Amino acid sequence: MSQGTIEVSGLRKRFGPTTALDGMTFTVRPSRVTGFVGPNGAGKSTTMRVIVGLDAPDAGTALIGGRPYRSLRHPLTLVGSLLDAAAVQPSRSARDHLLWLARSQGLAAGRVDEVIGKVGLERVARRRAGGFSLGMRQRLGIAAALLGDPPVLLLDEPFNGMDPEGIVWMRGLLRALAAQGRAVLVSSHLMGELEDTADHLVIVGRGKVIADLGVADLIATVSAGRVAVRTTAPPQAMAVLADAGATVAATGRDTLTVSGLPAERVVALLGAGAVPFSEVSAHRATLEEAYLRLTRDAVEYRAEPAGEATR
Ligand SMILES: Nc1ncnc2c1ncn2[C@@H]1O[C@H](COP(=O)(O)OP(=O)(O)OP(=O)(O)O)[C@@H](O)[C@H]1O
Repeated sequence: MSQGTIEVSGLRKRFGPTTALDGMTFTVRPSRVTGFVGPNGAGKSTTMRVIVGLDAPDAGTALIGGRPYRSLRHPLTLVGSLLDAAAVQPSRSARDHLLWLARSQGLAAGRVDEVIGKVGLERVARRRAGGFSLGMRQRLGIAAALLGDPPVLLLDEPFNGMDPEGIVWMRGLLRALAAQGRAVLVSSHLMGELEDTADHLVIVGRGKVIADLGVADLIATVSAGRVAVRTTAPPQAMAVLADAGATVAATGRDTLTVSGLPAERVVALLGAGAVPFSEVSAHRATLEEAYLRLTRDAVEYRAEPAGEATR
């Protein structure tokens, strides 16, 4: 068992009448960014809180390197977490917050300036954290998570409140942390945030896992057999291709997605029909599109057929 593996198994948790976790089971492995994705209320935060011992499950286990979090002697050197970016003493400076955290965990004070540098907070490190924007608090939260140089990172919605530059920075940081061999679990309710970032996805809904798969596999499955066309004459292109038996959808002002015909045949048909086009290529689905198709299929699969419910 690698020190940097998280194993979540059969977690159940109710809050009064609400079932937050309903048999949540998955494994987070080292050297990759695992996206933990699902709509609001799906149970992502509760799962993360259980992993770090902040909530007790009604049933099931969450182990890090084979052990429960609460049994770890120096938890911050094994697991770094960002669970609530607002949880900072507002009157303290960012640097003092990190120094206090380092001291309380027996970590070298020298790490504080290192992590401040890693998250790009050098210029504001001596300012009161209470005046920080949400994006700056997220950076401070990441700095705290990195203090103990842990092989496992749990980040709950780290993209929240980040500006576009911050999002690009966060993606690069997450990739770098995984490239160093760490297991990185990142939750998000917006799939697009994880584009070019996650290697693996654990997709959840209503307290359990809907899909657990590699991003490359997901994109390949959803993209399979589809061809993207760029043309200044979409109606003509659609007509020519549909006549040849293809299914054609307009995906933008001058772009179409074609299924049912290979790319060479699309080129030949457009050429023969004198339809102008500037690009014909294998379609590559975005993560957002792949997610929507996957969750739509999951919903259709689960839905009771019309008319059956009352019988
Ligand atoms: N302390 C609590 N008391 C009562 N209900 C709770 C508590 N914590 C979570 N819940 C409920 O449990 C369910 C799962 O919530 P959770 O926060 O884990 O979901 P999430 O996937 O993280 O969603 P979000 O993206 O909104 O944070 C929700 O219905 C939520 O209202």
